[in-house]
Amino acid sequence: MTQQLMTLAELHADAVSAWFGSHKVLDQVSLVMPAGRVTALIGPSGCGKSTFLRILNRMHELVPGASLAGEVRLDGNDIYEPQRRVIDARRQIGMVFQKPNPFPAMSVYDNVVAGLKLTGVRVTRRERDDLVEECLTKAGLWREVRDRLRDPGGALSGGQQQRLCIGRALAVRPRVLLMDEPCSALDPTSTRRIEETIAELVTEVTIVIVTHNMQQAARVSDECAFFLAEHGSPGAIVEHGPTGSMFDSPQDQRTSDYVHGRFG
Ligand SMILES: Nc1ncnc2c1ncn2[C@@H]1O[C@H](COP(=O)(O)OP(=O)(O)OP(=O)(O)O)[C@@H](O)[C@H]1O
Repeated sequence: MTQQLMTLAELHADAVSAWFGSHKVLDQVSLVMPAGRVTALIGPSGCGKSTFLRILNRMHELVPGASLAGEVRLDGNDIYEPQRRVIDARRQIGMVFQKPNPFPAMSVYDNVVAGLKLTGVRVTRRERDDLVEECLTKAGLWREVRDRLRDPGGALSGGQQQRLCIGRALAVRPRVLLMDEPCSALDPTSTRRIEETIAELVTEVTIVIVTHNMQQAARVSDECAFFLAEHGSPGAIVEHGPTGSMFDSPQDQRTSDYVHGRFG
């Protein structure tokens, strides 16, 4: 696979609403997630952050009874257009989950290239070797595992497994990486390592991260969107903007209360 020089991509959600059965959980959420930036989604439990994230790469529709309205555009192209294949959206917009989920019995090497087959990308052996090194380097894991490439993915530490999952996500060359609380199962050192990796990756992939950790949002993100579902109403964005302003001079009292730990 030749190195593709991709421009950075902007992701744009427009009036996104979501339901599980008849239960509406998101109402008219619009958000621009700028190219080459880290956007953090923050807010109390149950306000719809993960649902919104899963709508951004067409995973919400995997849940039986789930539905949605609105548009999601990647560089202007609606990922929900009927003629677009679901797999294309998921290849271009990758996801890293809360709990590291490498294939535990599969080798570190095979974990990285696992997504290629699924997305129909064919590569030579030599290209595969180069790709594994490149993606593990970008994920900040290469130096730790270059002599353990044949070990099972499940033999790595939790933090290493999460970086392996980042490497696996990068191997199909996504334009956006979605991260759903990627550090919540990790110790502080591994968390710091992932945060460094995020800072390095954002020069080539747009990142959207859900986090409950306000210090983390402040450290890693350029922009923040504060979600809230008040009094049983569906989740909506109260306020969004540059992270510095959201923390230092929020416009809405509820944002101020949340980012300063007064509720949630
Ligand atoms: N598979 C599902 N089936 C039915 N309802 C669901 C499902 N997943 C989420 N919900 C509901 O949708 C709402 C939003 O949930 P979601 O997980 O998106 O919130 P969240 O802000 O990410 O929460 P948390 O921070 O706790 O992960 C909640 O009321 C939740 O109970």
